[in-house]
Amino acid sequence: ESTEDLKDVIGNISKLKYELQTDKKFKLLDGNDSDQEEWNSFLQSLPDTHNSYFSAVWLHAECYMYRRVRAIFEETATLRDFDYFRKQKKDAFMGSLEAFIRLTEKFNETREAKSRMELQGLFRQLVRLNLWGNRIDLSISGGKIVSQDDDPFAALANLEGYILADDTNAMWECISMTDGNIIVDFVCDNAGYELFTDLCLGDFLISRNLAAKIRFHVKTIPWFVSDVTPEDFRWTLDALKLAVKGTLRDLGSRLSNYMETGHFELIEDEHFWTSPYDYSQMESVKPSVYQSLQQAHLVIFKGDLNYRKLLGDIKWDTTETFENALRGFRPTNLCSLRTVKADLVVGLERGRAEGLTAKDPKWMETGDYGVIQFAPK
Ligand SMILES: O=P(O)(O)OC[C@H]1O[C@](O)(CO)[C@@H](O)[C@@H]1O
Repeated sequence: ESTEDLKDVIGNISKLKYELQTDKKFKLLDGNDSDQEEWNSFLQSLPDTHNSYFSAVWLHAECYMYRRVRAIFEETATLRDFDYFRKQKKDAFMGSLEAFIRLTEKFNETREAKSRMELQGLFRQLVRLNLWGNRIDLSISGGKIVSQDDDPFAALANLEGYILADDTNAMWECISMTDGNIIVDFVCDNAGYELFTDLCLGDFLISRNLAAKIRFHVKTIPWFVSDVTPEDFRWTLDALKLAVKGTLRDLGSRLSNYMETGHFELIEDEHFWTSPYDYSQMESVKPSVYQSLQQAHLVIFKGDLNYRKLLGDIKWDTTETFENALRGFRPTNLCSLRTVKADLVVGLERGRAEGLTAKDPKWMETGDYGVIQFAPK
């Protein structure tokens, strides 16, 4: 039966490709997914001048494409729950095993660190590892397997000059000035190495009593190739628990234990993260998500797509402040850890963007540069 379904899927993907390439008007979605009505009312609200792949806002066009692919699978009898990116995500995870081991061993060595200064130093390193983890992304590589296959620590010093805005200290103040009875949220991006760095940062915050709970918000459907789905999240914890290397197994058990004790929580059924809306629209379109984020003391938005949604995918002056570019979206303290893969960025010093463009006109598409930006409540 699946063979027949696959034939249909391939045919329908060809049709979709044709529709997009020939700039046909966006179609309403069929199917039974619970976000379908929300999507259709969004599509109906688009003006005719911005209602096709090449005329729409890029954020809308790209989200629409991934949502249509999902609809094609959803229509089938046997492949509706199949994750068509799963194999690439697993391969990317496997390709990063050495880096996982180095990272875990290095942090095991620092378990004795207790002073505020020592903790701040570790936090700073973890935030940087987490930022650069966002480079490992299967949508920017067009699905080609990319993994972290070298020593992530060795690379850190050389990457310092590639951080264009750095609010790590403000993030640290925000977390460390509390009594530790706080919730920290990750709005996750990629599975594989990036998710591993999210889990390590979460482990650090819990094990050092800097936070009481970490919540991970993930996508409900396969998204931008490597984005984390609930199955990826669970699979990652299980794979770590079953790893050959003892240090990884210990980490895996600790993380799974956090799930059981409620120190970690997976938020797995929220369709808003795969909607086309930007975050300034969240409070009116999906107040329940906004209210949920308000419970957190800090929300960490991971990656490029989240950054585009924070900024409304608008081509801001690069010297605009991060706070202004959020256009009122401030459910709580928030920050963004993002490598630059799309041509929008704010918070740069005057002349910085021009200098980078003179060196490499495509610097905003490569993921080579990163920003760590924070906005207080
Ligand atoms: O995984 P990330 O960091 O959200 O990156 C996704 C980015 O990849 C692209 O799909 C291709 O570069 C961008 O359009 C998108 O913003």
